[in-house]
Amino acid sequence: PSPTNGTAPTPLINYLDTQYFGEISIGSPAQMFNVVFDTGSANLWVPSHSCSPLYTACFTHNRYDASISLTHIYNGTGFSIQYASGNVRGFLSEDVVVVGGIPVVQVFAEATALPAIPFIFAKFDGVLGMGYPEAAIDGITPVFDRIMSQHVLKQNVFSVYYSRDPTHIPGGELVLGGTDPNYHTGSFHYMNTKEEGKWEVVMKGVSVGADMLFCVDGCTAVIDTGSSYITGPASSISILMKTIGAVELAEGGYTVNCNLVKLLPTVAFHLGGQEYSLTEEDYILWQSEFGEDICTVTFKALDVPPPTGPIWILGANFIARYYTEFDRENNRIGFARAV
Ligand SMILES: CCN(C(=O)c1cnc(C)nc1NCc1ccco1)[C@H]1CCCNC1
Repeated sequence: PSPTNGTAPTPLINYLDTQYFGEISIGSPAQMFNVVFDTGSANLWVPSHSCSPLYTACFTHNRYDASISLTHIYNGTGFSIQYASGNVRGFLSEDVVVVGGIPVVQVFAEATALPAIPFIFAKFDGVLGMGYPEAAIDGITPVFDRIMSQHVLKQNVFSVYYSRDPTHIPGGELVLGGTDPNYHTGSFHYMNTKEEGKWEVVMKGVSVGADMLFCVDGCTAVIDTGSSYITGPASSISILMKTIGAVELAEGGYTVNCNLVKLLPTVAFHLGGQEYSLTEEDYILWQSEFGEDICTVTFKALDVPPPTGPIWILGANFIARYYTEFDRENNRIGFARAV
């Protein structure tokens, strides 16, 4: 459906409150893919038909087949994007990509090497970067920039709603060109991005209960719609976990005794002129497995080396509580209470 009032919504699927993704099409006839709309990166990649099925992560996901698309344009330039656990490698192609009903001719990457970790756990096929052009690998114009240059959007903004309850339908919503009043209450509070080209802001502190314990001299917060959790410097996270009585599991995750969850303190992030607080309901993932309850803390330690770091990354569990508007017109980010 072409955008009626200059906004284009895309419903998202919520997988266990940790993965949120929506459908796009590439090529003619349309080949459908589930992608994460990721403000932490700026390229579009999907698995390639020429990805060897020896890559389990390719075998188990939808793959783009250039040979059957009438609108495919050959490119062939090499591509590699780095993730914490490995690189996605492939080559560039160009084709018609449809996002929220809006078609764009887009250069994207066909992934021919997809690391099993983490992508065998992905319920999505690929990633659609919603970051700035400055962050795009190979200098490729990102999808949202291509859409903005068509002047079909009422405003050059996009907004993200992530539901907190996996059974809620839809599990989330991306709106291109505006916000969706059905999913936020109260007014938006805005803060300017820290520097041109990144969806990150200056954070003025992180408090646990009444005490500001971390980032007391200011630090950087990346608002990353493609990350499941909140990450902070390992030193801060370990103090936070001790403070809330969490114990570290083997693979680096933390859990708390489910009986004590209701006693856990509020954690607040001081951004712009506001304190954005998360209660235990927002930062504890309560899972019942084989009859026993496991309460995972959705904060993870991640040390990002200078000059980029040290940083905090505010991911899905933050966005699920605070509806987020990403404003390219004014290079600012707005938060409102999510419904
Ligand atoms: C998409 C790659 N990302 C993940 O953190 C990630 C990895 N692997 C799996 C299986 N899922 C991921 N994210 C799920 C998700 C969807 C929406 C919210 O979180 C990050 C990498 C850094 C840039 N930002 C994105």
